[in-house]
Amino acid sequence: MVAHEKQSSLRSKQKTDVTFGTLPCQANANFKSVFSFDPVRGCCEQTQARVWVEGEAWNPIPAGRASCGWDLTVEGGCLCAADKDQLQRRRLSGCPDREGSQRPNADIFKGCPGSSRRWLEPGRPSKQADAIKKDLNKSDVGTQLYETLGLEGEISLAIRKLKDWAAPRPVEKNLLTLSDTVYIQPEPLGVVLIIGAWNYPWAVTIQPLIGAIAAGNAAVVKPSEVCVHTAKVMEDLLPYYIDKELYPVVTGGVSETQELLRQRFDHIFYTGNSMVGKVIMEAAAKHLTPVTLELGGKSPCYIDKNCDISIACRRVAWGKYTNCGQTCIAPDYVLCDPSIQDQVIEEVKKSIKEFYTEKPNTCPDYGRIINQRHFKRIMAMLDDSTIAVGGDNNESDCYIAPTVLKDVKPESKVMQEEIFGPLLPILTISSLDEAIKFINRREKPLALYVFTADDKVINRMRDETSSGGLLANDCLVHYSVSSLPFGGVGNSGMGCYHGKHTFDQLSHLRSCLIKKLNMEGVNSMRYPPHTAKKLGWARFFILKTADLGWIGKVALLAVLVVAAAAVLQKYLQ
Ligand SMILES: NC(=O)c1ccc[n+]([C@@H]2O[C@H](COP(=O)([O-])OP(=O)(O)OC[C@H]3O[C@@H](n4cnc5c(N)ncnc54)[C@H](O)[C@@H]3O)[C@@H](O)[C@H]2O)c1
Ligand SMILES: CCCCCCCCCC=O
Repeated sequence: MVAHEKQSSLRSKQKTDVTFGTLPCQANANFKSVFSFDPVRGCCEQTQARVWVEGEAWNPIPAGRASCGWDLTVEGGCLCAADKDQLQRRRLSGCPDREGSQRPNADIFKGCPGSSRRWLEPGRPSKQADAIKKDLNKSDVGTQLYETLGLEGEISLAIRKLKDWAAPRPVEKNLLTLSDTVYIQPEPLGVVLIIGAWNYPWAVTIQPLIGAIAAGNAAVVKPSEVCVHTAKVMEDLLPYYIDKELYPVVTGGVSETQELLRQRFDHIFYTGNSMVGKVIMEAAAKHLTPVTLELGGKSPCYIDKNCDISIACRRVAWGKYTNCGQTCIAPDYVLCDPSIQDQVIEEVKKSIKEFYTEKPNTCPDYGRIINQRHFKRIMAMLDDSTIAVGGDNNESDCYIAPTVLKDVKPESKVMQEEIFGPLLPILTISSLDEAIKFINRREKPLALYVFTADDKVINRMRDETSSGGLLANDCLVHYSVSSLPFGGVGNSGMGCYHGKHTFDQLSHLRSCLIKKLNMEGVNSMRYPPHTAKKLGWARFFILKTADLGWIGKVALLAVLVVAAAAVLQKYLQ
């Protein structure tokens, strides 16, 4: 089936099907059931019911009764909800339906990975954690800290806030529209294509999906093929948590992605490098499809002389070597005064030892380069630089030690592209002015880091440069703040997401003005024949905004009533 047929079948499916997702049955088992809602009979037919025990395949549950210790009971394939209201709420859930203009309510998230703490727990190896260990040598706890904790937060935020986000948003009016109802009504876009990258494969693929679901869209999920094991697990598991008709997973590489891109979507949400970002935008342009491009680039890190160098370097080392430097917002390079370069090297070295021991190659918290192509790409960057710390490597294991490079020149290989690996070049500059110039001569980065005890330095960096995000005295953590829009500017991307920003990004913010058919007299100023006098009135009524507060509104109403009475009196005489 070609994608546009799939999309229209997705849309018609949206009207009736509800997936209730995973329910806890017993200590080590998950229950999942898919129900189709029959609007005529007002009842749910069970179309699939399966039990998944850790480490085993999903099995259809036997016919008969299964009690799940949840708020639902399955009896002979029929859903019996104890609470009729709840059933009604669920009737309204899971319907990203244009025609019915209903949004999913928060129940839809019950099935999302990450909504259940049971999804990944410390000490309980799961398929997701196993796969990511094979792909990037991420530890179980590391996977939760950097990938799934954020997803849990986003899901619970969406559950708490969805009603507010989806509600009409009243806006300021001008005098001409004072008696009208004027508001923004967010509405679903339709079908969103989500193309993920490999470095945080769950975070960057599922996080946009959460917002897509919240905003009432269907979505086609295309995980990165580079993360071989994780892509397979995502393809296998996602359909057991959420409706595979509404949120299908499509796997494959460049040719499959290009085939998808030939189809028409209502939005494309791409995470990956800037070169491919241009390919995505070109394909989207053919259908005038809006895009969000979450790209990367070289994120600079300025360390001021006036700061606690030891703390700064610990935070920089964490930001750089987490996931072996394969983080979109990793500090790419350090700019500092020549007088502190040696101290920076020593302090970063100390932190490397503190985090990853003397032998990072045996440390469970130190990752691996994703594949040999990237290993070779990163190693080639070392050719013309001086190694101050690290440099050990092992191609067969895709291991590159946490490495620091000193006295790096702007022309050196490591400064020509985003490193996306565990190399930290230090470039010396003589002043804050020079650092700002250095940053401004290059593409606008995804993140900009400044370490200093002086607020004036922070303010100058903020006011005299541009980047997707600015972080003072820390690295990466802005990613975890759902209320901050996460995204790039210029070459580092367009659009943004996280929390409500994802909801808005994947909604159409529809302008609504609802007028009554009375008070026609007020409109004469805009109807022909046009006169200078009418224009004068129009200027007043259109340009004056009516942010009057309650007292102002009452006073204005009184004035209008008096004016209307005066006009009436004149006509009646
Ligand atoms: N801004 C962010 O949130 C963010 C997050 C993660 C990664 N990144 C950036 O992503 C980059 C690393 O990811 P990557 O690009 O190596 O990931 P990648 O190789 O996994 O590619 C990303 C996606 O693009 C698809 N793709 C690749 N080539 C394509 C082509 N020619 N046509 C169509 N589709 C194609 C892949 O199938 C994949 O799904 C870095 O630059 C990093 O900074 C950004
Ligand atoms: C606690 C801080 C979490 C940081 C996670 C960073 C994820 C970056 C995704 C892009 O590569």
